[in-house]
Amino acid sequence: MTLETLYNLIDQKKDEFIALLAKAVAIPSVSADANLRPKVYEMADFVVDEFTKLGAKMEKRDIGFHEMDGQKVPLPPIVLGQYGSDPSKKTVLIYNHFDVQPASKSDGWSTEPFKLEVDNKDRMIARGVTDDKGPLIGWMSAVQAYQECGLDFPVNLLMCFEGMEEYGSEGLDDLIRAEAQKYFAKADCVCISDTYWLGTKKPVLTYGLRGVSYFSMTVEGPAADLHSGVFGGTVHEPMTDLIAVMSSLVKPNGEILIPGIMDEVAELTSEEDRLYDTIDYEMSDLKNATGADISIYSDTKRTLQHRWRYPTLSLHGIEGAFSGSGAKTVIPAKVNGKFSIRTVPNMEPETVRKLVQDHVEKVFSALGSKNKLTFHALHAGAWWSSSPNHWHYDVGSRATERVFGVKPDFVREGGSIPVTVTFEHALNRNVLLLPMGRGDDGAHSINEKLDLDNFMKGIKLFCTYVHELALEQQ
Ligand SMILES: NCC(=O)N[C@@H](Cc1c[nH]cn1)C(=O)O
Ligand SMILES: [Zn+2]
Ligand SMILES: [Zn+2]
Repeated sequence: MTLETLYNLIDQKKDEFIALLAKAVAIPSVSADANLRPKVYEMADFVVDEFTKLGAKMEKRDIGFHEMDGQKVPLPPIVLGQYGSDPSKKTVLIYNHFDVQPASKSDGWSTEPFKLEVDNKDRMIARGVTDDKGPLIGWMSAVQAYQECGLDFPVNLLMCFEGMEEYGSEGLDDLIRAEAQKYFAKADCVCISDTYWLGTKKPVLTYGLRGVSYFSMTVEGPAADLHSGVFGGTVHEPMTDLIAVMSSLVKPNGEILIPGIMDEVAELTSEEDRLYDTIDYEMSDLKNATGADISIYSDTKRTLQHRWRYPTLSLHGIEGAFSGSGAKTVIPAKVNGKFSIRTVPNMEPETVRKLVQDHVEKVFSALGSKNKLTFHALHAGAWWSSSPNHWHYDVGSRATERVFGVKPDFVREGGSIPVTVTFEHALNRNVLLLPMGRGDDGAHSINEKLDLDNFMKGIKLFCTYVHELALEQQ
């Protein structure tokens, strides 16, 4: 009865909840863009204001500075919150991030990226709508739904929201460790909603993530950009050097070429290998999510293994290269190539950094170029591997089944949420990853979307999760 009342109220409030999400996505809180850093602060204020209106006690914590593009820049505050403090109730710590990846209409978006549009397939389109503002607004809406139904919220909420997740969660680890026995001391468990279903039909619970180690290398030589007709063939070109080094990192079939990297990877046991046989996933899911038939492997088993349990290396971009239209005959003077490695058990960030740096410097040195290469390790977040055999996952599973009418699959994910492992270790509490969006939402891509159905059911899922949590006899 309680849940039916909540579900009905949520359905009636649909337009209001969408409007709140539209307000959140209209703030372009891009953590990686120094010019947009004030918008990350604005978003922190938005989160504080909205939860305060709901009666939560919110505060902003200053976490100091970091270096960005060679400059010392203040980090956006961490937002902490508390909603309810009844000692007879369980306490769950929820985490979300309020920053987003960069987006610009000229990247190929069909609509303005920071204006929420609902298309004719009932999909909400905007940057951050699924990653991670939809789930964040989902929690606000769940609290509001309980209030408007006149129902007591069944658990205490502790909140930890950050604005630097898409830039490596700088500064958050220290705060979590410092507050583990203070602000977060009462947490019985941690719930993070920042992952996605594997496909588009079946809900999942996520119990593993890859880590990410992000690198860049600058190659520079001439004092300024040069005319290729005048100087081509007579000088060492930074771009040619950089491409040679970048090409030495990975093969087109995804094989990482850095010596020693694969030695760090935990061996696949036959028990783990069997787990992949029962996952509900089709090669067409990959084709639909990428919008093209470009799979490296022809079967789902190897595809999922390379997404979840093997490392991958991706080349992301080259700063300083000519990228405009037309045919400019330039030799760029200074270029900065960016790439990252998704890491898996048992890779250690420091070992990875050393192997990568040694390889890059060795390959560059073998070129015999008179240009200069500088290697940068930008940030590193750890992988996380847990087990779904825990009462907290039973709670998540029961809640999911009540809302979707089907038991969720238990899956891992190829992306990274660097603080997951920090929460688990510092608080010594179970962490459940409870997704809202689908596998084809296009997080980080153009036309990022969140299906209206997932948003509405996601709000119901959060309401049901706290209801089930309160009933759990642990
Ligand atoms: N939804 C989680 C997510 O997108 N995480 C990012 C984390 C990251 C680290 N460095 C840059 N981004 C991811 O890319 O997995
Ligand atoms: Zn995210
Ligand atoms: Zn993201």
